[in-house]
Amino acid sequence: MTAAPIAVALDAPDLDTAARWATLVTPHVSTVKVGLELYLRYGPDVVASVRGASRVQVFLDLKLHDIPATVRGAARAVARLKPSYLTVHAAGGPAMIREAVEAAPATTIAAVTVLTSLDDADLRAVGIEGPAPDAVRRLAALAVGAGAQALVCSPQEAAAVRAEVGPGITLITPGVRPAGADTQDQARVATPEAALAAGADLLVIGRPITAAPDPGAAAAAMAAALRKFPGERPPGTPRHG
Ligand SMILES: O=c1ccn([C@@H]2O[C@H](COP(=O)(O)O)[C@@H](O)[C@H]2O)c(=O)[nH]1
Repeated sequence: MTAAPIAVALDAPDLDTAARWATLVTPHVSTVKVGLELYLRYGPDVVASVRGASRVQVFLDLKLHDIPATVRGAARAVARLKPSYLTVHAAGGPAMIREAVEAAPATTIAAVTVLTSLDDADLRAVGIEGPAPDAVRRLAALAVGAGAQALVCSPQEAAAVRAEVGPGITLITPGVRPAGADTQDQARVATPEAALAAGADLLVIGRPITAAPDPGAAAAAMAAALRKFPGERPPGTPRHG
């Protein structure tokens, strides 16, 4: 049975919990995602801990955003951990994105367009010209032009982004919630099925799985639901390299 194109966000307060979640979900999903909380607390060792002995892909969601030389150094530093994906903020600009791509040639550089926690009012407040779908498409085109091989956007924008950047780019969508689930701090959300239908390649899902009484069973159920979905593609393997 193939693993579902889901990246489980291991946003755990400690390494033991993250490693336990990873062990429970990896039979069912293609990818586990390490974010700032774990990486800042435990550093590079966290990657080996969540990878364990499995073949699961590791997604390093560090959302790098700094001057180009600094991002080059940071991307080079984490490239040796061989993550399948590394995130940078598209708003860091084309020169910064190019440096990340060059510094981590074996890793898919995923550019975050507009955080899925932001709505149109938030964009106005921080001075980004919206509405969100327009800002996302603009940043997506900029990032792909600079060499990003993947984009992070909400499932609500996935179809428009696909139309903008074409078929060769991996679309990664957080902001995924099963129907009726609490959206928590996410503003632009859709169901897993809607995300796939919109053309997403890899669905980032955290709390709906990790806060479940049995994260392994929750991941298995979501994977099974996606398998029934006629639009499902092969597991979210990077489209490049
Ligand atoms: O725009 C973005 C970019 C990254 N994320 C990350 O995805 C997960 C989502 O977790 P949930 O518990 O499913 O809300 C989290 O690690 C974020 O840092 C995002 O949500 N939006």
